[in-house]
Amino acid sequence: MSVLVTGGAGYIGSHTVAELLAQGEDVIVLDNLQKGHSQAVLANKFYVGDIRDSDVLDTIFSVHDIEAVIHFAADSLVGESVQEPLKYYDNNVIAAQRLLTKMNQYGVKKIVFSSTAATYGEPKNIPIREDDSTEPTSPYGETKLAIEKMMKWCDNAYGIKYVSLRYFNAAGAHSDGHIGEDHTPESHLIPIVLQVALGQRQAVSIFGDDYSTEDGTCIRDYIHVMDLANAHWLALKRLREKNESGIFNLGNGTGFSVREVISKAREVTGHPIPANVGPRREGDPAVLIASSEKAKRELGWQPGFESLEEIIRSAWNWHKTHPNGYDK
Ligand SMILES: NC(=O)c1ccc[n+]([C@@H]2O[C@H](COP(=O)([O-])OP(=O)(O)OC[C@H]3O[C@@H](n4cnc5c(N)ncnc54)[C@H](O)[C@@H]3O)[C@@H](O)[C@H]2O)c1
Ligand SMILES: O=c1ccn([C@@H]2O[C@H](COP(=O)(O)OP(=O)(O)O[C@H]3O[C@H](CO)[C@@H](O)[C@H](O)[C@H]3O)[C@@H](O)[C@H]2O)c(=O)[nH]1
Repeated sequence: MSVLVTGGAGYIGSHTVAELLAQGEDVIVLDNLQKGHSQAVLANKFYVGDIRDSDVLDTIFSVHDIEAVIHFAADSLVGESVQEPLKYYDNNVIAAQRLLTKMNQYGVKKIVFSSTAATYGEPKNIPIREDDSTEPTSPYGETKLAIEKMMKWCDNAYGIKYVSLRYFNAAGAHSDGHIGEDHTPESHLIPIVLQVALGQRQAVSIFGDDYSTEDGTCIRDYIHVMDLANAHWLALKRLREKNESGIFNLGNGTGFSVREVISKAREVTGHPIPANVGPRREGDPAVLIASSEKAKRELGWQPGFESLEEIIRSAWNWHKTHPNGYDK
């Protein structure tokens, strides 16, 4: 039987495909390449198509014996979602509804879903636990939360079991050096900072320094993409062994401010990385730090890259060797 990975040409999806193949899984990728790269697809069964297209889903579910779906395909930028909420309801909520409809039609009963720390909004407690309140501050977080609720009701009605993984900030690249982060346009902090170190940008703009944090800039919990990839494999194993739904945070449990990330990147790259302070970006909570105790306890997950330095160094190795991403 096979595992269908939607968004498998994207950043986290491609690293997860690498992990699944290493674990001996038969993998099928579906990606419309709106953000992904065909060079990042390591599986040899690859459909270029859109998850909202029911004909493509019919073909995949009827040609292949799909046991489980790992669903990455989405729009995923906090700031953009505030400007274009309907795009997010379409590609996240409506697309997931179509995917779940086809899973139900073809009797596919397992899904691992890419959720996010953005479901929590401005947290009441730090570190954030899975049972803390969810009040998203952006349409992006709102649409991911809506999908979690959709999956809950689909479990109730049709017995489709889900594991929802609420990742904090993904960063880094594969240790083999063949895949990494390549978004156009890039909006994530670590790759932007490294593009400054490569001389591709003049400076990094800090989005607000008037938050109620020690240095005034936002604090995030950075997690290595290979640790995320491994968690998907463990989530799939749990679905097979326990046939039980669940929600898990994935982060390192330590927060770093935007200024701390820039300063660590200066150390790693040896470049002065100029930074300017700009206005806040709409939708950004001040502090997001995970408690991942539940994932450690129930999935047996253990991150391999726990320091910010290792994470930035891993990203730097990729960016140095692929200064233009996959089009080097
Ligand atoms: N990067 C992070 O820090 C982060 C953190 C939390 C959650 N997430 C979630 O993880 C998932 C993957 O994130 P990423 O950073 O790898 O993003 P990405 O943009 O690199 O990957 C998403 C992939 O999905 C594809 N895609 C998008 N819409 C599609 C559609 N309608 N049909 C088919 N393919 C489609 C894109 O082409 C892309 O290859 C997303 O769901 C995102 O919301 C990411
Ligand atoms: O040029 C930049 C880019 C980012 N930031 C700040 O850096 C932090 C991290 O931003 P970014 O790397 O864009 O990640 P987030 O907006 O935190 O979102 C990521 O992490 C979320 C989980 O926390 C995921 O849900 C999203 O999909 C993923 O994009 C935020 O405080 C930003 O305001 C800057 O100051 N300047």
